[in-house]
Amino acid sequence: MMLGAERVKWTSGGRLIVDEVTLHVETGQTLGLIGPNGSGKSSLIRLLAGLRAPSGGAVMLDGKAITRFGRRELARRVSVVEQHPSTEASVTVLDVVRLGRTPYRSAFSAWSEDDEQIVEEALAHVGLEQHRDRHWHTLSGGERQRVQLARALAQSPSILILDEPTNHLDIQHQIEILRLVARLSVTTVVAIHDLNLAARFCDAIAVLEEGKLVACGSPLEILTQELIARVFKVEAHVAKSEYHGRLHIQFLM
Ligand SMILES: Nc1ncnc2c1ncn2[C@@H]1O[C@H](COP(=O)(O)OP(=O)(O)OP(=O)(O)O)[C@@H](O)[C@H]1O
Repeated sequence: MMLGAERVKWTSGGRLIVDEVTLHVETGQTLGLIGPNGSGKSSLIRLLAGLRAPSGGAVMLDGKAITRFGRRELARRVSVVEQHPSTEASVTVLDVVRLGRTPYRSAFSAWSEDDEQIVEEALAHVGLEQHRDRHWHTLSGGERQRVQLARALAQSPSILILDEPTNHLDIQHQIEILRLVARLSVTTVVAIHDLNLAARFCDAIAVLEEGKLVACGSPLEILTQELIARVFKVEAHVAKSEYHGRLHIQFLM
């Protein structure tokens, strides 16, 4: 399934926050969205997920504007994990992950074995099988993030949109979660701050600066010392890692 943005704009309070962004995500690829604080990553993520309508331009899903999909129809195709999901304190891990199956069920349909299996697989993917009966309010920040990812996976999407999915995770879980996302055949857009994780796990990188897309391409093309200095204002040394063959960035400040 093809996801694209065509000259997408979003304004709020008279301010242009996303400024005519055009990009296309190849089917099955993982696109990393990087940029300094306030550059518009979360705003663009919400537009790409269809959570918000653009002020200009269009987000296209397989050639159709995303705003023309019904909610249920869209939820069967696109799942999203936002930075600060609102979740009721009293629900359990299993309740949250089961919510992922909502777009496939009607008021009269019983919970099926397929639903159960998909939920179990999603829990296993994020390593939370043992925590299924825990209540949301007892979970750590990292556990909540993994539950939300499991809920998004249980939605069986063609497109997965993630806003900083690793910011509460320890290094083991950061790597495991991004490796999982990169290996899925699902088309993924992930807003991410850690440039080394972006270099290692993304097929393509899009760079935002003050709401504008300033670069887009393979990590090798995009993550240059010059771009890091210009956009992030940090001097860096960039080289291919002899351990995993992807770029490794050392910051020199
Ligand atoms: N609803 C809103 N109304 C007005 N301004 C907003 C709104 N949402 C975001 N902004 C502003 O738009 C800019 C981009 O915000 P956004 O959260 O998209 O950036 P970001 O790149 O995700 O930032 P960060 O890396 O800090 O998470 C910021 O200056 C922010 O204050």
